[in-house]
Amino acid sequence: MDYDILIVGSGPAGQHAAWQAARMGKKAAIVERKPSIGGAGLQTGTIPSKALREAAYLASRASDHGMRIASGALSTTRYGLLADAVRRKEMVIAQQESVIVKRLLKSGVSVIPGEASFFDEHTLEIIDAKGRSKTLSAEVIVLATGSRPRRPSHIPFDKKTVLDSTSILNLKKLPKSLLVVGGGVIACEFVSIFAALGVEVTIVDSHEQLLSYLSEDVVGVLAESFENMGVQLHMKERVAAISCEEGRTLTLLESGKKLYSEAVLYALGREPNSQNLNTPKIGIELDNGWIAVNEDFQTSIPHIYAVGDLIGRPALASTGMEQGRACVLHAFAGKTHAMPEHLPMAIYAIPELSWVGKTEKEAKKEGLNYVVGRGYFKESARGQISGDTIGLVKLIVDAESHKLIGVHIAGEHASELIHTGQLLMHFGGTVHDLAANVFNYPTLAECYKLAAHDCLENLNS
Ligand SMILES: Cc1cc2nc3c(=O)[nH]c(=O)nc-3n(C[C@H](O)[C@H](O)[C@H](O)COP(=O)(O)OP(=O)(O)OC[C@H]3O[C@@H](n4cnc5c(N)ncnc54)[C@H](O)[C@@H]3O)c2cc1C
Ligand SMILES: NC(=O)c1ccc[n+]([C@@H]2O[C@H](COP(=O)([O-])OP(=O)(O)OC[C@H]3O[C@@H](n4cnc5c(N)ncnc54)[C@H](O)[C@@H]3O)[C@@H](O)[C@H]2O)c1
Repeated sequence: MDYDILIVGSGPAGQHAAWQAARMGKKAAIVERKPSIGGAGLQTGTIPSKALREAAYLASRASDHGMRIASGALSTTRYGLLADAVRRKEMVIAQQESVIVKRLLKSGVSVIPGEASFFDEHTLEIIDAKGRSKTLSAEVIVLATGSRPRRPSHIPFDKKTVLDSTSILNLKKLPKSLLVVGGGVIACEFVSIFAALGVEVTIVDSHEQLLSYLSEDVVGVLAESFENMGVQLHMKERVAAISCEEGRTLTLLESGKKLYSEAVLYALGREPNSQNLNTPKIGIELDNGWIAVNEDFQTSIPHIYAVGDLIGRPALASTGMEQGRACVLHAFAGKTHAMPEHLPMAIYAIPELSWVGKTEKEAKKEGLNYVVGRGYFKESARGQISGDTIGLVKLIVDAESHKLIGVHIAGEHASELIHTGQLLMHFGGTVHDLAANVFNYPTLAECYKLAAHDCLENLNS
């Protein structure tokens, strides 16, 4: 065999599989078809969207505070704003790519350019950009080829006016108006970015409300923020057709409504990158195109593993990384490594939304006896200082054991703040632990204490 382990795809899941293998002293290589490493995690998804979001957020905060933006921080013109945001995004990608490459090289992982497909159960055929082919074999193969935006054939994507979540990252000019098809995570993050940059944004979604699986309080804060930014909503509507005419787009809804905008973002789900792997040749089982795996991430062929977006939900960089690590531990040490029970989730909208554990709706449905407590950013000194006064921390606590069963946060730094609740839940902590904790002052984390006291009052009432 040429390698102990071959990993297909250099996104978050593939990288972490490779590092774990290197840490275990295995001869490992990653095969990547794109000229740059990092996958959707670094090049077209997580990091670029978060870098744009940060720039858009800073711009929106500066105007909220009624202050001029510090010279050199961000431009004040519409076109300057996008250029600055894109420049920052490119800088962040380049820096992070160099960190990843260095880490891989230091740990002795080879990166092999080319597109991989199965030759046999232990061998991959790799075709590089010049069409040259070679085969490489390994004891263990990990598939981490990720996903791509769903692009139905009747939508006239052109990378300029009708966009997906990849092409929108390369816009050179800020459109005056943007219509976003879909109300999922990707949609809500881009709505926030473009609305904060001063674009007139309209959402068309078939559901009754946005992100209905989130806690009502958290969605309420997002709705308020969207309203403040002038976002228009067309809920319970479906798109019949999109066309381009006279320099603008026309989105025709099934209800007959016609909506015009300078650009359209189509954000209705993603599809697995499984079609080029030649899986039928060796008979790996698929589930609607996604690779089917067991709890140890083994495919129907036990020494071939699949991780990350390729296996479907939750389809996050965060979970893909841990799946990559876990599958290698299983392959070389026989360890079954259960994923943490309480996975944190975050939506980097403006404001950020983050949660762990159950919502009230879920607790109710399960017939649990629970109480709720809320700590509002506007009641914390740090919330006032930062001007972020619409945020909140909401705790859901088991009324008998007083253990935390859910934490829901809306507001700046929600994605960071959530880990306090997540760890407490992991270690079986109670609301009393939060009430008795000393938090730095002034901080937003203090809202945990406010929420804990609110819970205790509700427990005693
Ligand atoms: C706009 C957007 C924002 C997101 N934001 C977040 C976020 O904030 N937090 C979060 O946790 N997640 C986020 N995600 C999800 C996250 O990006 C993905 O879950 C993650 O990138 C998946 O990692 P992966 O390693 O499975 O695949 P990918 O990152 O997609 O990488 C797969 C790699 O495999 C390569 N490849 C594919 N086929 C082959 C082949 N046959 N041969 C060789 N190479 C191949 C591809 O070129 C690619 O480089 C976001 C996604 C999008 C689109
Ligand atoms: N902050 C984050 O963690 C973050 C940010 C962006 C994306 N992501 C991840 O990327 C993945 C993709 O994001 P997303 O926004 O596309 O997912 P999503 O599930 O949030 O939203 C997809 C929307 O498209 C609709 N949809 C999906 N397939 C459809 C179909 N065939 N026809 C019609 N409607 C369809 C769904 O009903 C849903 O409303 C998700 O797994 C998400 O978790 C994560």
